[in-house]
Amino acid sequence: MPLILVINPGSTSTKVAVFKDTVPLFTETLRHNTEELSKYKSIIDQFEFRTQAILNMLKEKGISLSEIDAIVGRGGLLKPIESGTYIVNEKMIEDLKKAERGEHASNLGGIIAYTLAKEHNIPAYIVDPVVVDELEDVARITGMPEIEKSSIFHALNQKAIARRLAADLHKKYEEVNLIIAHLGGGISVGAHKHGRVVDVNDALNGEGPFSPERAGGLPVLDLVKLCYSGKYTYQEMKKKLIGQGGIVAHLGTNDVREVYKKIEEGDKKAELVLEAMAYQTAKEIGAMAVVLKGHVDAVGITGGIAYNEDFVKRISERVKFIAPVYVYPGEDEMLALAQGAYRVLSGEEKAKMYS
Ligand SMILES: Nc1ncnc2c1ncn2[C@@H]1O[C@H](COP(=O)(O)OP(=O)(O)OP(=O)(O)O)[C@@H](O)[C@H]1O
Ligand SMILES: CCCC(=O)O
Repeated sequence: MPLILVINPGSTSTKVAVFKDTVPLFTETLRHNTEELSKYKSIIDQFEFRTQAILNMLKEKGISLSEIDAIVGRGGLLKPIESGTYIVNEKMIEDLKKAERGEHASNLGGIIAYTLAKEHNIPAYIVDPVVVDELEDVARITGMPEIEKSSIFHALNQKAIARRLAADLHKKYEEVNLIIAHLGGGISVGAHKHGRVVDVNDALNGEGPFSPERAGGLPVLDLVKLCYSGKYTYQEMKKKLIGQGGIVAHLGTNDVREVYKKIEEGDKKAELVLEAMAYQTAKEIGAMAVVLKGHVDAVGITGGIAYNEDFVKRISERVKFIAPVYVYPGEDEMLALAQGAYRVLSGEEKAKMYS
């Protein structure tokens, strides 16, 4: 029964778990406050700090790395790749360090897993990174030939929830058509056609609904004008789109629970902005129903915001005509990572090679 160490770096935390097969022994969330993280210029620079935090926690738990059989990390902004479990190799590390497709906390998942695994001569894996790309060709074309649409989304959680929803329908994932909406700091809505995400909004680079921290799709010429207004640098504009856009730009908080407090206190602007986020998310679900030509077995809603019944209701009342709506609050990422590694360790699946 292999012991699997799971590492999932997020923007403000690193989640760490140890699984025996696919049974969790423990999961810990190591929170990193803004002050700690602001010391580092880039995400890659946080490597030592986050690795040490993981090692300290394992020591406290009385777990030695020599007992671990494999390490699996959440994968980052690599080249577009198909879904699955990948062995972490030198080429992947090189690409994660270069961060040519962007900086993302999950870039550290593969790097930390690889470094610790190498010291102990055990394998390191990543599973369903944010760049999983199963788009149909027609979905890639934009109206500007220089710009091709990318598939960047919550692939790990969307795939895990889609499999769970298919099981709840007593079907295999490959037999059903599902629309999955992940509502987190970013929002992604994917059309899962017989086990492949054939279309999804690029949740990082500004497509689809706005979210607690991201601006989402915008009227493009107005955006171009703002870029050339002389008021903002490239880095400042980027922040307005990713990190400081969406709910936080309108209301000064990225926490949807805080938004609900404002609404309870009678804040009408907060109510309108929240309703707009639900409206845009529902509209994206509608678009994915069209991608699937109306053949939709179910809509799944997941992510942190899905804990809020009122928000889910605001979406469901607009989309329930499409298909039954199932709700899976939070995320299944740690289990999905452990399961991905276990499928390879048990011989059920062969690890894919990144090149
Ligand atoms: N019980 C709750 N009710 C309403 N909103 C909640 C609740 N719990 C968390 N949230 C909201 O969920 C959002 C964060 O979701 P989640 O934890 O899935 O995001 P993340 O992991 O930081 O980012 P991402 O999912 O985009 O990778 C925040 O806006 C937070 O306020
Ligand atoms: C879009 C990929 C996951 C995230 O950062 O929200």
